[in-house]
Formats: sequence, structure tokens, C-alpha cells
Amino acid sequence: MPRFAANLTMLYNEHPFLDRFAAAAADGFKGVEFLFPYAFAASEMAQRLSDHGLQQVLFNAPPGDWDAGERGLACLPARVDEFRAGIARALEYAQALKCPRIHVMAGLAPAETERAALQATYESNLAWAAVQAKSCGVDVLIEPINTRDIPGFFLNRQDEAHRIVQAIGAPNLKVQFDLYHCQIVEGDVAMKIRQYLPTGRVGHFQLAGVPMRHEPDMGELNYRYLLNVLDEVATECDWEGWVGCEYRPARGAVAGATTAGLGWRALADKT
Ligand SMILES: O=C(O)C(=O)[C@H](O)CO
Ligand SMILES: [Mg+2]
Repeated sequence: MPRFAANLTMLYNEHPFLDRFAAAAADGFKGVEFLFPYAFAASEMAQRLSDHGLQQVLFNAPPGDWDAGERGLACLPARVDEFRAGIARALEYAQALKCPRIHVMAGLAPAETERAALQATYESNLAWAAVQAKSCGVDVLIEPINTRDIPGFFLNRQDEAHRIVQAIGAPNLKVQFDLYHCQIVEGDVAMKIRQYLPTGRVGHFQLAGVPMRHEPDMGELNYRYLLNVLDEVATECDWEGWVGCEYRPARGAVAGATTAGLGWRALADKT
């Protein structure tokens, strides 16, 4: 079974951010991911990883002004310099945290800009980022995200993401396959795992229950079934990546809420 990584942005909100590493390790996680490390010194985070025997498996490149509603810069023609500076910063953190992949968010499509111009900027930015990341041994990931959570997000579908990755043809440019977003946008999730994982273009998975983005055993997706499919296909094609647990615990941020909700991990047992 691919390994589960705790998403420290969404899980363990009952603890201050830097204490979430210890909490995840205490629950048996060996890998962690989060959205953004930039409020903390890389050395401080590297220390937490080492203290708790954890691997950093993913984080995001700077997304622009998140608090002002920005959700990535990669498709924005007027922001190329800022995009490039953000990739350089992300790669510094990736090296300090020994993290093998970064997620580059596409951004919101401005209504006044032609889609073709956004697409051209997106592809040239990704090609550039992949070259920079390759020299650091890092994969660049792109993630289709549903427009209920992020209205106007530029990249929404698995097929679009795979077309772009194929067209650019950089071996370290891959798709971040978030099963939660896939179910909301297009469904047929098990068949999409079977279709895309063997291509070699999937760099990472994430999961959450649908529709509320709570624990995977809450909601309309049958994760016992899906995790078995993932396991079967990953074994067939020797895929050894991680599955990020990117959900908001239903019990909220009260003491013990994340740990109490982890019973769903038994769904991954091949019983
Ligand atoms: O929202 C998600 O699914 C993500 O993985 C991003 O990193 C943040 O929007
Ligand atoms: Mg995700």
C-alpha cells in the first residue's frame, strides 16, 4: 500500500503549527506535507523532521498573495518574474527539507485574459520550473482543483493536466492526483487511477471524504474500494509514492480530534 502522509496544514489544527510534526509522528505517520513553509525558517522545520523521524514529501511553491485570494501564479502572464522568484525560493526550502516534490498552483484565470494566453504562460512557466527543479532532483507537480472550493481555478480536470505534462515532456513534471477534487469535478475515480497511474505521470495522491472534505470514511466515496485499486495498480507498476491525507477532521480543532478520526486508515488493510 502506498504510504500515507499527514497534511499538517489541515490535520492537527489543535496544535500550533510546529508542534504538528510531533503529533503526526505519534500517530505513526512517517511522512508529512503542508501547503506553505515560508513563515518558518527552513532549518527549524528540518530540525522537527529529524527529531521525529519524518520525511517531508510535498509542499507548495509560493502562491502569490494568499490572504488576498490569490491561488498560484503559474498561468498569469503579468506575474512571470514573481513566479520565477517563487520557484527559486521553493527549491531552497526543498533542498533544506530534503523534499523531492513541490506543488505549483496554476492560479485563478482572470476573466479579461484570453485562455490561450494563460495556457501559453502556464506551459512556459512549468517548462522553466521543471528545468530549475531538475538540477535539484525535485519533481514539479500540477494539481487539478475543483471550482466549488476555488472558483475560477485554471486547472480542473485530470485529462487537461496529463495533456499539459505530456506536451511539455519534462520527466520531473507530474500530476498531483487529488481524489477529492477528481470526484467533485468528474467522478469515475477508480477508472482514472487505472488510466493514469501506469502512465508514470502521477507524482503524488491526496484524499479526503466528499463532499465535506472530512475523514475519508465520511461521505460518498468508497475508500476501502479505491485504496485497494490504488494498491493493486501501484504494485503492478512499481509506483512507490505517497498519499497525502488532506482533509479537515470532522471534529474540528479540539484536543485529540485528528487522532480520534484516524480509524479510517484501517480501510487500507487488505482484508
Ligand atoms: O487544495 C488542495 O487540494 C491542494 O492540494 C493545494 O495544495 C492547496 O489548494
Ligand atoms: Mg490537494
